[in-house]
Amino acid sequence: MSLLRQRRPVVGTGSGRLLDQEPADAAGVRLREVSKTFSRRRRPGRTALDGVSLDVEPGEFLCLLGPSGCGKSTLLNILAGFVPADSGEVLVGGRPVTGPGPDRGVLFQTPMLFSWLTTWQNVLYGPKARGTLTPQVHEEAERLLETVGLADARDAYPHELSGGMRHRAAFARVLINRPGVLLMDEPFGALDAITRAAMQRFLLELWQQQRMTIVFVTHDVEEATLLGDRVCVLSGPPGGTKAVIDIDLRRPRSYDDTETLEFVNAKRRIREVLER
Ligand SMILES: Nc1ncnc2c1ncn2[C@@H]1O[C@H](COP(=O)(O)OP(=O)(O)OP(=O)(O)O)[C@@H](O)[C@H]1O
Repeated sequence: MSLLRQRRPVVGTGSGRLLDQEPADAAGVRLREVSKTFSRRRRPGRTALDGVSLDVEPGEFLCLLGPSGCGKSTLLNILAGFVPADSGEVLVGGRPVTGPGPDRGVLFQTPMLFSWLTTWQNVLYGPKARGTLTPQVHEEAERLLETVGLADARDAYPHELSGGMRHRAAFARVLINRPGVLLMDEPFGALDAITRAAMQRFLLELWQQQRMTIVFVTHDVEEATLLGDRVCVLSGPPGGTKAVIDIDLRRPRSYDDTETLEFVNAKRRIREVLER
C-alpha cells in the first residue's frame, strides 16, 4: 500500500461532518510544448495555447491564473480529454491522455447534475453506467453524502438544492470514482461570497485529507493564494507559461490567513507577475 493510500485521520469539515473516504492514488501531470489552435469557418484559426509546458506533482494543488482568453479552460479541457491537443505531450499518471476517464474528476462553474435524478442517483450514476455498482459502492456513496453534508438531501432533485448544495452534490458525484486528479474550472466563480468561502474551506479540508492532485483555474488572485501550493501564471492570448510561483504559506490554511502579512505579500508577488 502506497503512502497516499494509507488512511489519514478523519477530519471535521466546516459543516461538522466527518470525512471518511479512502484517499485516491494521486497522479502527476506532465505537459510538454502543448499547442492548440481552434479552426474557424472562413477566418484564420484561433491559437488558444502556444507551447505550454508544466509539471504538477502527485498530490499537489496547482492554481492556473491568467488573463481572459489565455487558454486556461482549453488547457483543462485537454487534460480532461474533452479536447485533443494539436501537438505536444499530455500525460496524466505517466499515461498519454486520449479521452475522458474516471481517473480525472472534472468540476465546472455550473455543477453537472442530471435534473431528472435525485442526489443519490446522481452520485451513483457513474458506477451504474460503468456496471460497477456494488454494495461497497453504495456504502461509499452513503459516506460521501455524509462527507459533503448532503445525507438529508439524498432524495432531493437538483432544483430543490441551494447553489452550494448543488456544488457539493457534484463533488460527491466526482469523488465516488476516487479520481487521482481533480480538474476544476472556476468552480466557485458564480457563488456568493459566503458560500464561496464555505466551499473553499471544504475543498481545503478534503484535499488535506485525500491529497489528490488538483489543477484549479481561477481569475481570483486571493483564491489562488489561499488554495495553491504553486500558482502557474499564463501569458497571452495565446497562452504560454509566464511564471510558476511557489506559495510557501503554512498548511493547513484557513480564511483567517488571508489577513496575515505573509499572505498579503504572496498575493502581491502574484499580482506583479500578472501585471508585468
Ligand atoms: N471550441 C472553441 N472553438 C473556437 N475557439 C475556441 C474554442 N474554445 C476556446 N476558443 C478560443 O480559445 C481561446 C482561449 O479560450 P479559453 O476559454 O481557453 O480561455 P480562458 O483563459 O479560459 O478564458 P476566460 O478566463 O475568459 O474563461 C479564446 O480565444 C477562445 O475564443
